[in-house]
Amino acid sequence: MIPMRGLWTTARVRAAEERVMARVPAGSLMRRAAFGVATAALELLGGKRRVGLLVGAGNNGGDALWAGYYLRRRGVAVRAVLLAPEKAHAEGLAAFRRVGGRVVDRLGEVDLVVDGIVGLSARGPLRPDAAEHVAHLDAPVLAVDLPSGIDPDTGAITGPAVRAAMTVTFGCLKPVHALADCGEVRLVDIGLGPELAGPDLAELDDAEVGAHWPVPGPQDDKYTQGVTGVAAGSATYPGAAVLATGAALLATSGMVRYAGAAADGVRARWPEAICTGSITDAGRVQSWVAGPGLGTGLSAEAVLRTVLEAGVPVCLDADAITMLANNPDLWDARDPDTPVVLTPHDREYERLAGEVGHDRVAAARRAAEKFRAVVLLKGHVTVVAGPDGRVLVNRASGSWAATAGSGDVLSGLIGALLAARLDPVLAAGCAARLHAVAAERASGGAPIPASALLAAVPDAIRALRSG
Ligand SMILES: NC(=O)C1=CN([C@@H]2O[C@H](COP(=O)(O)OP(=O)(O)OC[C@H]3O[C@@H](n4cnc5c(N)ncnc54)[C@H](O)[C@@H]3O)[C@@H](O)[C@H]2O)[C@@H](O)CC1
Ligand SMILES: Nc1ncnc2c1ncn2[C@@H]1O[C@H](COP(=O)(O)OP(=O)(O)O)[C@@H](O)[C@H]1O
Ligand SMILES: [K+]
Repeated sequence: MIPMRGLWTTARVRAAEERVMARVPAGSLMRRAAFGVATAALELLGGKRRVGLLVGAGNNGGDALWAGYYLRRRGVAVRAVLLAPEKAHAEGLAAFRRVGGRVVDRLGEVDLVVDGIVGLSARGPLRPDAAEHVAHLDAPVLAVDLPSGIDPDTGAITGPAVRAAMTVTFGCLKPVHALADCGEVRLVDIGLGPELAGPDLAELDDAEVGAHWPVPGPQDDKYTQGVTGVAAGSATYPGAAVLATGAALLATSGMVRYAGAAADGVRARWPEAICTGSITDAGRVQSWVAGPGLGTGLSAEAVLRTVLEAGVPVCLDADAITMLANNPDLWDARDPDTPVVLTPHDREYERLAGEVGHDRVAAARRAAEKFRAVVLLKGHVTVVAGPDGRVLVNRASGSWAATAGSGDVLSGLIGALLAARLDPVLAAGCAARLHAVAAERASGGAPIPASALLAAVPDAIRALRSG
């Protein structure tokens, strides 16, 4: 079993909330939620005393008004803008007014804004009236449940949206909390736990990745840990071979075989790799990585067929994906039981399976089902979908990995984890997390080439294993 941080879609959350609400006094969930918001607000205020509420038409606004009520009782000056006065949560508004909360047309100068514009019912970006109030905010924003304007289930931002310093959410995390920037995310328990079955998606945290990372035991030798095969690079693109092979070498101990036209370059940089010019005499491996810099000609197609026929787990990237998109018959070479991990970026995905669209999780799921493969859709948020419906997501803390060649490193990492016999969904998820951590550690705030990201792999493994 993979322990991880689960995320539940809005439909599942609502169903669970209904079951809890049926057995607790009316309004008690909202007050618990609001109390959590007020507690976080006091912390963010750090002694300052002016809070502004943006209150929408539904229960998210109700949470904000009740939070305003609790803040007033702690002596905080609270004013509220009602975006839809006639629909504002009646009890919340009455309670807020009772303790001296003021309703105003504009927030004016405040120390903290509580965003109660819209929560789980959000559809699309902020509407113009709400966007107008959000556009000129100077104070930090505490979002109730989620930053308004971001889609709760997809994390898509398609227009004006709130940018939150912190988000306080209730009962469980929702996809938006992993797929989009919500600031620091805090979870308030409202008793949903027993009503929630397994999550729709999950995030691996650093300690989990560290715990899954393969470590040699006393009985291991270079073969027992799994041999990674790399079929990448060409006379034109030898660098891709050097990066992918290096990543496989640094990811696990054991052994890496390289087969292809960049053998001399790989040998020169990585003397420990076993290099050969042709895949036909590469020797036995427990996984293949194929595609980076490989080219898309007839000899590259032959390489792709060979790895698909090999009967070991395969990670296919870059040119391998393009070849499969151009010539789907190449899939016939695959033994139906062979696990395949595809690692497209958005343009490669389009070639393979059409538009990615705003729902990246759905896109990864579609392709995973279509190809019966694990699909790792790259980007700032990386989505890993398995053919069995499991989904892992990883949001990078920065974007320094957006540099040429960093994908080659990722494919080498995945190949090594596959050779070590990690479950392919987990292999892709752990590799994506480690890759993002390596990028941040290598960068330290400055641009880095992919070779620096690669060099930071051991440091990142150490950090995750000690986390
Ligand atoms: N159901 C429950 O048990 C609980 C719900 N809680 C709160 O209730 C929220 C859900 O409340 P509701 O279902 O009433 O709906 P919301 O408060 O999320 O949405 C209210 C209204 O906002 C408007 N809206 C939708 N999209 C918009 C956009 N893009 N820009 C501006 N306005 C938009 C719509 O008119 C919508 O009906 C949760 O997010 C949470 O904050 C909490 O009180 C905890 C308990
Ligand atoms: N904006 C971003 N923020 C964080 N990581 C990113 C971003 N854009 C791309 N990445 C990561 O960088 C890598 C780029 O891979 P890819 O596009 O295949 O590059 P290349 O083909 O040049 O190696 C992927 O791991 C991807 O997830
Ligand atoms: K909100």
